[in-house]
Amino acid sequence: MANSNKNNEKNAKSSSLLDTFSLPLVNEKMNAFSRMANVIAEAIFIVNDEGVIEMINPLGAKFFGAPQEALVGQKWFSFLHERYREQYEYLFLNWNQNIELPLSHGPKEVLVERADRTWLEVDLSVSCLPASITESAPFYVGVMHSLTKHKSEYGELRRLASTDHLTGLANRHNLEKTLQKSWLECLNTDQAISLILIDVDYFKLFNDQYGHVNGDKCLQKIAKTIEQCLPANDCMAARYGGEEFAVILPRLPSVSAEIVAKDIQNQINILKFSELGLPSTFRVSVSQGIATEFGGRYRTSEALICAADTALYRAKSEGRNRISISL
Ligand SMILES: Nc1nc2c(ncn2[C@@H]2O[C@H](COP(=O)(O)OP(=O)(O)OP(=O)(O)O)[C@@H](O)[C@H]2O)c(=O)[nH]1
Repeated sequence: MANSNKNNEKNAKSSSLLDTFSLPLVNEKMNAFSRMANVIAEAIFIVNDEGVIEMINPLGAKFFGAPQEALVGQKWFSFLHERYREQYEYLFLNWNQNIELPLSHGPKEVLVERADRTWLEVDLSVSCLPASITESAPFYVGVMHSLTKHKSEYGELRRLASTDHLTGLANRHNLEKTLQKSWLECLNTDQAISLILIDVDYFKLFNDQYGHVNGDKCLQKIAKTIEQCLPANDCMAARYGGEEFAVILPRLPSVSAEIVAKDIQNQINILKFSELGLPSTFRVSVSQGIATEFGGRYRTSEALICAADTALYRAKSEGRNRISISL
């Protein structure tokens, strides 16, 4: 740090306790800035032209997971993940050669290594403090925002946006997006892709007889059963609409899709609803329509859905609790 004169020593001594972990800064304005940074609810650190931490506020120290006194005097690059370290070192070097320019960088997402060797994702902004404050060699101020909370909230929002609230299965939007992706993957690798549309039989009657709340619980049980029948991780079960479900079966030809549909039919046929107070003999059934793309039969994934829907309609009209395959 630049030479400390008598004034600096006096200032350093008269600083608040929060300042005691900072090296004495160059002048009264810098000390005032440092005192202010100490009480700001943002993670802030000040570094000199060599990248050495001169001052770090309590929240900043918390981000690095070390006491303020342990951080002052260390090079701040050393806390960055190596992916960013070189980039910031280079940037800093450039800045020092152009100190007359009012430089500002970020916010940029970086990974900071904490003292316990865990990583913290932060948004980092680094700016050059104006010469009117520093009055001598350049100083830089870094401001950090933790992204951990934002990321987990964003993840939760994404999950909610793609999930059906009642059943926990993928929603229709998610289904259509996934189908399009699987469709392209299967077509590009000359593999089949099958789609099953599943509709609960006489469900209006169920609601009318046992109530809407029980109807919801019945849909939840059916959804869980369908999910348990999926043959592979890249298959997807979704709620397509009211009492209608869909299953995407990448890489499965029609004959394999029919085996999955039969399994779904059997598992649903043996479901019991005694916990809902329904008679032990009560049973539900579903009708299913299967369509398979292989060798350019359908032009688009929407056409595949239409074909499965037509097959489902046929399964309904032929008596329900049936599986119909697109002709
Ligand atoms: N409880 C409950 N019922 C729903 C939900 N979504 C749709 N339904 C009901 O599902 C029923 C569907 O009725 P319909 O389309 O007439 O079909 P269905 O009675 O199942 O007869 P088929 O499909 O011809 O066998 C309606 O009564 C809707 O209110 C839901 O989220 N919860």
